[in-house]
Amino acid sequence: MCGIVGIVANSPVNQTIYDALTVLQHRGQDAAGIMTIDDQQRFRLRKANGLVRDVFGTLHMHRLQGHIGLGHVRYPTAGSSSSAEAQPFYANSPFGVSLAHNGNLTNADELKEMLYQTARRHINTTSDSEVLLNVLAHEMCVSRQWNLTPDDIFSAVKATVKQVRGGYAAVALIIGHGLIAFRDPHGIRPLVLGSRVDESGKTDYMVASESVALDVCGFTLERDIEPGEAIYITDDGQLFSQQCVEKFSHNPCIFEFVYFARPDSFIDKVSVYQARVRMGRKLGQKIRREWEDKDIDVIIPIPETSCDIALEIAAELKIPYRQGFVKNRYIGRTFIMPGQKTRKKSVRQKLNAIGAEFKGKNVLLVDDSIVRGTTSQQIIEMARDSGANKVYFASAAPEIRYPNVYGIDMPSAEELIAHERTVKGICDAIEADGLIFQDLSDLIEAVREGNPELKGFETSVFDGCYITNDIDSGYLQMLNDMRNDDAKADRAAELASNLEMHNEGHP
Ligand SMILES: O=P(O)(O)OC[C@H]1O[C@H](OP(=O)(O)OP(=O)(O)O)[C@H](O)[C@@H]1O
Ligand SMILES: NC(=O)CC[C@H](N)C(=O)O
Ligand SMILES: [Mg+2]
Repeated sequence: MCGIVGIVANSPVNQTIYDALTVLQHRGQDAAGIMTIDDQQRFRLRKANGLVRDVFGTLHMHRLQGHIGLGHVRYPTAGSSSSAEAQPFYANSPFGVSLAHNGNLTNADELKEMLYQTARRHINTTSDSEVLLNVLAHEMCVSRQWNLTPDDIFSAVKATVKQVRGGYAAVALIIGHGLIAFRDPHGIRPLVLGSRVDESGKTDYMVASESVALDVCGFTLERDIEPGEAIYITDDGQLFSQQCVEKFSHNPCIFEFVYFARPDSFIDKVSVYQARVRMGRKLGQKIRREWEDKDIDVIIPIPETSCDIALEIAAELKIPYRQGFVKNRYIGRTFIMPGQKTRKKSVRQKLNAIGAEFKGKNVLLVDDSIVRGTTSQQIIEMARDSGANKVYFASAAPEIRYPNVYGIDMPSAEELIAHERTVKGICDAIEADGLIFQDLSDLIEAVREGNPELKGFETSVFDGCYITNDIDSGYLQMLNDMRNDDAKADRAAELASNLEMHNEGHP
């Protein structure tokens, strides 16, 4: 789940993009990049593997000149984690185009072949985002006009959306023109538009994956980009928008609300924080209905994402809430780290128990979700080592049994702890004394209550129904073979060594 940002302003954008990426860091910890267009109409780029604070030094920031730019934080869902696949990507025609993408294309291989056969375009990496950039660039090249009008831009997006399948929110820059942003026809991945008026009364625009980026950078949230909609902001600040598909529906990824997004963001008018509070309330009610016999002394969240949920469960059940685990604030999110070995080690480095909260007690541990079971297994063991009497476990999301194909790196069903297991089987696997999951209908209601206009959600990891209706067992098998943990580890060394096209320069 990457984070993207794009700005058209009346003053330099480097620092604002940096600040926006810093608050989107929770969406991608592997790589970061910024591209700007300077006053001489040249691209300026810095991208590399690492966290935002490590990738951009003072020298890079000085070089990233210009009043228009975009940025990206990466969590790979396609290709490799090589720095050559860090974003934004660049294509030189028409005029010079750069693109950053959140999501995952499910027909990237076919598109790559099509680009080669019909457009003579070369894709140098295994990234689906480089494919998306080239499809868009190719479609812009078919315009007969020298300069691209807003209509030319929208026609290119329309043609792109027709060919591209999967989940995507993207932002692109075109030299001499401006910034484009667009969202897939199901609105799976989030994208918001904001504005701010500078001291001279001129309007700056920002698009970003989450509204928190707007807040922190002094922009006001205008609205969500609609599913299938594109906006085009010229480099002198005129904004155009157009719906680019005839058939669209609104099915935001429900996992954004469960885990990915920051609680202080709004996605499709729903407060992520309030959605999590409602998840806690509904799960608390289920626990009261189904677990009358369990004598719970204390409710303990597994920091950080589940804290708001656990607090509400405690309020619902009138049982004390205690922060029984201390989180090391210098360790990032473990679920989005590459490789099971790293993830496992990081849980222990990140969380440590406060013995007094466990000794002799029946504890209910609460997490937002159980994916591979990496966190829950270790945390239950830590609770027992700290002297807990009984260790119960509650998950605010239902059982995750199916792979994700739209931008969350869950490619392999076999790696999911709930795959082909009953609740009892999962409970045994994580060695809990009791395990309870939120019902999918309750999760959906918890989010929908924030915006009753939302009729559906992308819920495939829970029910195996893929909203784009084009995912078959062959594709899932290919995804599994390409991207399971062992396959990724095998390919990592090879890809890292031969794809370094861009020059990172001095650190
Ligand atoms: O079953 P698993 O495979 O372990 O995945 C689920 C866990 O991973 C996430 O936490 P993470 O540490 O990524 O981030 P957080 O600090 O925001 O909770 C999520 O909140 C769960 O705790
Ligand atoms: N998590 C994402 O949005 C990933 C974007 C893109 N598929 C990549 O791997 O770089
Ligand atoms: Mg967590």
